[in-house]
Amino acid sequence: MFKKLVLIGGAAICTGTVLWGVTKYRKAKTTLKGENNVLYIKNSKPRPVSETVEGQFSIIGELKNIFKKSLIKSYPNFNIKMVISSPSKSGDYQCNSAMGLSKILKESGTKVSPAEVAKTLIKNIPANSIIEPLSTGDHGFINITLSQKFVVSQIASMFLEGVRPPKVDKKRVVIDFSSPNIAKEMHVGHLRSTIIGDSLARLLEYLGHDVVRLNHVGDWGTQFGMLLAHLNDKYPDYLNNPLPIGDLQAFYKESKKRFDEDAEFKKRAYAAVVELQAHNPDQTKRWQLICDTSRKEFQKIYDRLDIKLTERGESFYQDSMTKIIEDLKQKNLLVYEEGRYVMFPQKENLNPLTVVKSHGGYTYDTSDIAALCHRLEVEKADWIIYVTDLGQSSHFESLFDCMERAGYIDKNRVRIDHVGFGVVLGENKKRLKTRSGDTIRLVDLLDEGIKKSLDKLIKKNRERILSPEELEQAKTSVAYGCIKYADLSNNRKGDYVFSFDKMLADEGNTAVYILYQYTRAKSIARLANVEPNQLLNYAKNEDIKIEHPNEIKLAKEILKFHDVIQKITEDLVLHPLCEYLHKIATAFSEFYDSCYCVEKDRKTGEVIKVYMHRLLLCEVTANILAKGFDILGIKPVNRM
Ligand SMILES: NC(=[NH2+])NCCC[C@H](N)C(=O)O
Repeated sequence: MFKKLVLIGGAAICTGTVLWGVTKYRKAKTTLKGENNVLYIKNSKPRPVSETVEGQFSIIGELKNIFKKSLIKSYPNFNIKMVISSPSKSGDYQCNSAMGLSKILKESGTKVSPAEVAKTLIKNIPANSIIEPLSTGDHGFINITLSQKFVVSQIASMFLEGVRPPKVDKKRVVIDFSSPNIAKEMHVGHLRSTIIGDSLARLLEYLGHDVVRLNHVGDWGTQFGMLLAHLNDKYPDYLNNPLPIGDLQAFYKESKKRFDEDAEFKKRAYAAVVELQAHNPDQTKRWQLICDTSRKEFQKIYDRLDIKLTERGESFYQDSMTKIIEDLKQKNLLVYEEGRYVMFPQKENLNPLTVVKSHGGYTYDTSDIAALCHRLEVEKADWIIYVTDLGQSSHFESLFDCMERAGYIDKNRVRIDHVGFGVVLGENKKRLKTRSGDTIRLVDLLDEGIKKSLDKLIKKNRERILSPEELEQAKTSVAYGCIKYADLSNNRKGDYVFSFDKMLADEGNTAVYILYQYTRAKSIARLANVEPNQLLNYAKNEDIKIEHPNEIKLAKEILKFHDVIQKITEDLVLHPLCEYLHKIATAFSEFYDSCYCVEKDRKTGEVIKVYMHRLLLCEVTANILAKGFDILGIKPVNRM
């Protein structure tokens, strides 16, 4: 007799409405909660050590090593780079080096076809537990399939030890990001810098680097003259009334208007800057007040997006500038031109830096020279990263070139990157602005995100299923998650179109889709009522078999994690990580819809079978997605 079964693939046991359009599986009213699972633990035999491969690592890197060994044995005189790619149509990876090698051999007088070369390489592959026996494809391409045992051992390791970062040489990294300007509104360009910079910092922290996150705020310069003069006129009593400026943006505009139209005011503005630079106590206090007002506004954004930053603005470096300029003068590197001191880079096509202005003031360039010196000498950085819009690329090229010319940067010891990004466009493909043409205030943008996210949840009737706290958490997770993800999933070098509708879509490469798959993966072990210990014992001791095509596909996708991490660290881009997470979520969804994790009797609710290896895959999927979210600065929720 056949028992009537309820097949449970996780959300299949959710009692509520299906959230984000995933409706293919069957729903059941019963859950496994409170039932005792007795089926799982077979008599345990530890997996033989010889079958496991130690640690977690970049698969492509390891395959390169394996093929390199074969190359040395096959053609000891030809030391070329081995090229491994993924994905390929046949097999999981492919070695593409035979063709190039055949060419090189031909040039040196030995005629061997790519297919012959491939055969020789295959013959000399060292014994290993990572790949299945190899076959050649067209043109000497070698198709590589990972061995079952290896896949299983990696999945087990990711479950037992967590998702380990690849091993790297630890570096001290200074990352300069966000960096808005005092008294001006923090705009969408700064939002991009904040989101990308924070995510890169998280990535480097995950890898174990010693990361210093610096906010190089624009808190100095001639624009302060007009602000100080205006503050003095408008709020003579500013000391007794510590926060007179309500709207700093408007205050800035008023000052600017007076500065442009009133010659007498302009004079006083210049005088105020000179006084500030000479550390006049009154001007310093006014300056402090203006900075504090801005700082509070910035902090609201950072708190909402969970961004940690150390403020070290342009003003911090003012006192060290004179010494640096002296040094540059002594080294004969400054040219006096039209009343200014400039420094020319070595490369001809680059603009010179303005180091001292005609009335003796310092510039953005001067602050950056001093900041770079500080980061090298005092912070002892071996890697410095600047995250700004691509419009500043030539500024940074000149800066890095000049600093090398002055002998301040040793390129063999220090890595320096300008991480540039494109413009944020509105749905009309023009720069994102408000309807009236003003720059969008970030607080308003975040508020709108929150509202749209809540609308979406309510449209899906989630307020009926989630507790008020859960709804609140889901709302913020979705809103900020989707804003960050939309930015990070686009290649940063391009412009990107900001569209709440697109970022809140249920399907496709969106935070919403991936967050939802995460909740499904998380819920399954919880709802199947399997104790963490049982799964732990299983992963440690049992002979795990991953056999269903959708299990294999998911597992192999998971194994690409370290390759992705390596690539994004080299290129300092985040969209490949987003693409990877999207692929995992999709592979998981396919697996989840076709592979039931738990079978139970519909009538009695009795558990008939639990597929432990599938629970394990769910757990590792959740771990991988969580790790990815963590790097992207997105906070997942358990229910949404
Ligand atoms: N060290 C730097 N220059 N960092 C970037 C500063 C960005 C500048 N405050 C701006 O808003 O454009």
